[in-house]
Amino acid sequence: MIAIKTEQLTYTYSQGTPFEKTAVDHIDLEIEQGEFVGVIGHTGSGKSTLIQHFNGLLKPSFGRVLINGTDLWAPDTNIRDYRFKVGLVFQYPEYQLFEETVFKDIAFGPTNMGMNPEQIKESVYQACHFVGLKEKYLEKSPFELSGGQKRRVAIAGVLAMNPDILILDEPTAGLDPKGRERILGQIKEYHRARHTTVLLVSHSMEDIAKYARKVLVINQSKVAMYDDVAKVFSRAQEITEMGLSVPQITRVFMQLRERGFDVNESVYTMDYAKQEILRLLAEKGV
Ligand SMILES: Nc1ncnc2c1ncn2[C@@H]1O[C@H](COP(=O)(O)OP(=O)(O)OP(=O)(O)O)[C@@H](O)[C@H]1O
Repeated sequence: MIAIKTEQLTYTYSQGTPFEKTAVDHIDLEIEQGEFVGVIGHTGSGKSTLIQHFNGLLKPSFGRVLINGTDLWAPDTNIRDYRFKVGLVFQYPEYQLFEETVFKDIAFGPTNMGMNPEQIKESVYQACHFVGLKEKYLEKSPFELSGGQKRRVAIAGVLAMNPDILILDEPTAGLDPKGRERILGQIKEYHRARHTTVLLVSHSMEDIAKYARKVLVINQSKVAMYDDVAKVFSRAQEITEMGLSVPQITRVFMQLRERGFDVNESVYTMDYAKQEILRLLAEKGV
């Protein structure tokens, strides 16, 4: 099933003024249900503008957005439903925490959805479990927590709505390496357990390589590539020309190939690299 489909999707800011800017330009895209997609692109390429169409925060200037086959802006579509079905985690989402307890903050979405108190409680506890937040924090003020914990509360608030599609815009920005790995690991676990479609916008090619199965490359308001991680990173030259990079380990393996070593050119994670090196050593009888 196709979870997200766009047809000629176009969005122009400040249309008809001297500041007019087309940030999404006639994009046709199909993302399968249950896919884990890394979204990459140069600053200002249009990633945030694109993803804000998927839960109806932005209305296309032209073209259509279909979620699970439903045109979001058709006259009989209730757009509000899609604000819950498609969970959007913004950059620095902890700035949007405002309730007096962590519990109330996470419960905000489920309450608005009209869940009953029992369902709300269950959703909040489940969401806490997924983001690795201990229950003892639920009665604290979100403002007493560390930066990493606040981020988890904010993400839990979106997971508690049990979205079909989860979209995260740089969810680990500003966190230390351990905090980054924890949050991304938990998102991966959520994806595995729920088969939710996940879109992860990131400037870290290492993170994309480690967690995503497909990569969507946005360049100058258009889709430049949408393919499996290995295929995208094997087009290193094109990626570099767009002002992006490939994972460091991919660059190392490309250099090995240039120097005549018979290694796979699309190695993109450390685990894969280890396997390739062991294979090469075995071939050489080392
Ligand atoms: N509210 C706005 N009004 C006018 N122009 C905007 C607005 N928001 C974004 N833009 C412009 O639209 C283009 C795409 O911006 P967008 O934020 O979608 O890019 P991005 O790829 O998400 O960038 P980043 O990686 O920096 O978050 C940029 O040229 C940006 O300046």
